[in-house]
This record gives sequence, C-alpha cells and structure tokens, in this order.
Amino acid sequence: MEKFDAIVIGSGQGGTPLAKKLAKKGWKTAIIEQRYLGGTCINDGCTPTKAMIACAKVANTIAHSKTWGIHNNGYTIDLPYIVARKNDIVEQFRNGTAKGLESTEGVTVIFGSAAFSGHKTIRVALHNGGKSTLTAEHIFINTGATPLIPPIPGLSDVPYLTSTTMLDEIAVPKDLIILGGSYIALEMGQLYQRLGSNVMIIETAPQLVSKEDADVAAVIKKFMEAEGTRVFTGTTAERISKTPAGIAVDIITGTRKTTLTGSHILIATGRKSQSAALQLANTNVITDEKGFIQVNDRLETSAPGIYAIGDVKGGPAFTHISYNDHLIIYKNLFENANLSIKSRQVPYCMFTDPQLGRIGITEKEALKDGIPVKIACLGMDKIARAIETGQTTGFMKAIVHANTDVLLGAAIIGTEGGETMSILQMAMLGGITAMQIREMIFAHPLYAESLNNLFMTLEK
Ligand SMILES: Cc1cc2nc3c(=O)[nH]c(=O)nc-3n(C[C@H](O)[C@H](O)[C@H](O)COP(=O)(O)OP(=O)(O)OC[C@H]3O[C@@H](n4cnc5c(N)ncnc54)[C@H](O)[C@@H]3O)c2cc1C
Ligand SMILES: NC(=O)c1ccc[n+]([C@@H]2O[C@H](COP(=O)([O-])OP(=O)(O)OC[C@H]3O[C@@H](n4cnc5c(N)ncnc54)[C@H](O)[C@@H]3O)[C@@H](O)[C@H]2O)c1
Repeated sequence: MEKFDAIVIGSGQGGTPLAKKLAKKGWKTAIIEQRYLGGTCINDGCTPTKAMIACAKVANTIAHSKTWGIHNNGYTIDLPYIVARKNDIVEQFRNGTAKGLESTEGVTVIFGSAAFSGHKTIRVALHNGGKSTLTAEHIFINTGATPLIPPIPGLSDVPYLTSTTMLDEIAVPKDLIILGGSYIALEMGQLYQRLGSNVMIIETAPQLVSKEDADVAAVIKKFMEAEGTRVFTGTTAERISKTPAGIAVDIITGTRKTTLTGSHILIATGRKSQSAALQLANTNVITDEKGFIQVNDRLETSAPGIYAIGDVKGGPAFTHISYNDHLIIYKNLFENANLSIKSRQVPYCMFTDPQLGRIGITEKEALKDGIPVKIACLGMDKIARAIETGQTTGFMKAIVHANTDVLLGAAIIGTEGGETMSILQMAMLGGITAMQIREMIFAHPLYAESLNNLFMTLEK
C-alpha cells in the first residue's frame, strides 16, 4: 500500500487545482481520475456546449442577417465540422489540465476508478487492468455528478440521449424532444433549434427555470418560442415508446392529454451525485437520500480528514463553485483561515441567447422572506447599445432593499447579461448602493451604462 499525504478522487474543477496546491506545499499527493482529466466542465459541460452554442449563434445571425441589411444566399450547417471544432477545443483544455498536473512536482496522476476499502484507504481499479491501494490522512472527494434519468415508463426501452452523448451526434436531429426546462434543456434546445431541429421542451414545473422569477421565465419562453421551439410547461411525460419514425411521448398538461412524436429525445432532468461507486459505507462519510455527500460549512464530511468538493456534495452545481470550494479548503488548511461556504456569492449565467445573468436573491425570495424591497426594471428595448446592435430582447432587473438602497440581487436577461450581472455582483461585494450606481460614470454606449437608467426607474 502506497502512502500519500493527500489523495484527491476525481479531477474536477476543484480537485485539480487543489492537488497542485497541496503538492506545492510539499504534500505527496495522488489524484485519481476514472475518465478524462478536467472532469465534466471541460469534457462534457461548459466547454463543449459553449463552443457549439457559439456556432449556433453564427447560424442564427446569418438566418436573420437581413435585419441588419445584409442579404445572403442561404447557408448550410456542417455539424461534423462543428463537433470536430468542439472536440479540438475540449482537447486543448484537457491537454492543458494534463500538462499542469504532470509538471507539478509531488503530484502523481493515477488513471482508474477509486473506492474506499477502509476508513482512509482507497482501492483503485486501474485502467491498465491492475489494482492499487493507497492511503492518506487527507482525502478530497471531487467526483462530480452524472445525468439523472427519471423513472418514466418506457424510457429505458428507447435510445435516449443525455447532455454527454448528445454532444457527439454528427447528424442534426430532425425533431428533438427534451425532458426538462432548465439550464441544459434551454441551452441545448436553442442550440439544436438553431442548427435545424424542431425542438419540443417538456417541463413538469409550471414555468421554465422554476427557481427564477416568473417575468424572467416568461421572457425565456417567449424567445425560445419565437425561434420555433414548442414549450410545454406544467406538463408530465407519462409514457415513452418507440415508433417506426422514432419516439413518442404521451404527455399530460392539466387534464389535457396528447402525444408528441420526434426522431430523438434528450433527457435533461437534473444530475445525480457520483458517490455510489465510492463505497462510502467503508468510511464514516454520510450522504443524503440522493447520494449527495453531506458536508459542513467548511466542506468537511462527517469523517475527520475527508472533504467533499463540487457537485458531489449537491448544488449549486457550477464550475466556479467547485473552484471556490478548493480555495476554502486550501486556505482553511494552510492559511489558518476560517472560510465558509455559508455567505459566499453564487453568481451564475445561463448561456442561452440572450443570456440570463443572476446574482443574489430573486424577487419571489424577497417576498417569501418578508424582506422590504423595491424593484428596478429596465427593458433592453430602452437601452441605447441594445437598440444600436439590434438586440432588444429581455430586461435588466435589480432587487434593492427598500430602506437602505443596498443591492440584494439581480437578473439580467439580455445580450451580455452575464457580464452586466458581474458588475452588479462586484457592487454587492463592495457595498456600492443602487443610488451610487445610478450616478456612476460608465463609458458610452456600453450595456453597463444603462445601469444608470436601471436605477433611475426607482425614482418613478
Ligand atoms: C451540459 C452541461 C453544461 C454545463 N455548463 C456550465 C456552465 O456553463 N457554467 C458552469 O459554471 N457550470 C456548468 N455546468 C456544471 C459544471 O460542469 C459542474 O458544476 C462542474 O464541472 C463541477 O464539477 P466538479 O468539480 O464537481 O466535478 P466534475 O467536473 O464532474 O469532475 C468529477 C470527476 O471525477 C471523476 N470520477 C468520478 N467518480 C470517480 C471515481 N470513483 N474514481 C475516480 N474518478 C472519478 C469523473 O470522471 C470526473 O472527471 C454544466 C454541466 C453540464 C452537464
Ligand atoms: N450555464 C450554466 O451554468 C449551466 C449550464 C448547464 C448546466 N448547468 C448545471 O448543471 C446542472 C444540471 O442542469 P439541468 O438543467 O439538467 O438540471 P436542473 O436540475 O437545473 O433542472 C432540471 C429540470 O428538469 C425538470 N424535470 C425534472 N424531472 C422532470 C421530468 N420527469 N419531466 C420533465 N421535466 C422534469 C425540473 O423541474 C427542472 O426544471 C444544473 O444544476 C446546473 O447547475 C449549469
């Protein structure tokens, strides 16, 4: 049995930088990966989807080019090229991760599947067919999540796609039925609609992106439908079956029953923790009923010396949160810090076109918690930059404390919504109030300039 100071299981967005940092501090560190270095974000998530979404945006711009007075003679979609371009970008990022780990003295990269064989011992089924046993005082679990497949009658009998398998399809699906109406469904739905599929989205909740305010969800539904996607909210898929032409989904909306047919079906109904294979019963690490590892605010599990990072411990499931998790652990271990996940900011951006940039609380959360707020809201059609560039869909919205003018949250659904949201995120961190932003000088004519106008709406 080889002894290490630290073992990192999974090379996700937190585990990889943590392994390098621990080694630089002189800890003999092993990082174990069962698939590709870099984890979900690089190989199946953010990087490939955003690379392909960029191609779909070009297609959409060409399709509507006459809006800007540019006439063209039509275009064709080369999905094999788009997929190859995506693969090149993924490979570039994956190789970068490999180089970073290999060039760090003190890190041993082990390819294989890890499981606990004892409290602090890890058994690895190596890719080369062998077995290896390692031990360390400190173990960091960063094994992420995988697509959750709901138990719908008939689903297991049809060839369904997930966000992972979909990315390697080299023929555009004629009709794409998507189960789920959140980040993955909307980003991928718009992507394939723009590449030529007839997309149908089925969401059980009464609105798309159910955690968001109703006005935000309504704008998203509107622009998805404007591009041709059919959206079925408050709808349950009761049964799925194979037909000669592809797939049929029996749905019910309220009391209305109907059947949707399509050539392909994508399951985007959330993700489940990748903890089952870890054999956590051999340690004192506790999970919830869904398999998400339970941690305290310092990311310590119930077993001393064992930590969990990223999606494996449950949401928020974002790359930047997994990355921040590793900083919390590292600084608490080595810099005598007392960092916690409790009060950190959780920004996020959904990369539909236009984007949804979000930070802080929503209007409905403020209402639920009885926080006195005022709402600033400005349509993108009132924003000079948006009018000039012809991108007027959506709005900027901020949740402001009614008594103190402190910014509590924002939703920017509009072009560059994520970038504009980040400006408000910085303001929230620095305690800059809505009234200060109202009079701040921004360069003209940026989208950011309209933050003046956004907060002027509070004067009315
Ligand atoms: C389609 C899609 C799009 C996304 N887009 C975005 C986005 O735009 N922005 C954003 O912030 N987030 C996005 N996410 C979410 C983001 O990818 C994850 O939150 C992020 O990757 C964090 O992952 P992680 O560090 O927890 O682990 P992961 O990156 O999932 O890595 C876990 C690693 O552990 C390995 N592993 C698992 N079990 C074992 C084992 N037993 N032994 C050894 N290795 C093991 C896995 O192979 C994997 O490589 C997206 C996700 C998906 C699916
Ligand atoms: N841009 C980004 O940051 C980004 C992009 C993609 C994914 N992600 C991350 O990946 C995670 C997974 O994304 P996701 O969109 O799969 O999951 P999600 O958990 O965000 O949403 C799942 C959706 O599916 C619906 N649903 C559940 N069961 C259903 C069923 N049987 N039929 C129809 N609808 C059903 C839910 O009501 C929910 O709206 C997210 O938590 C997110 O953090 C982030």
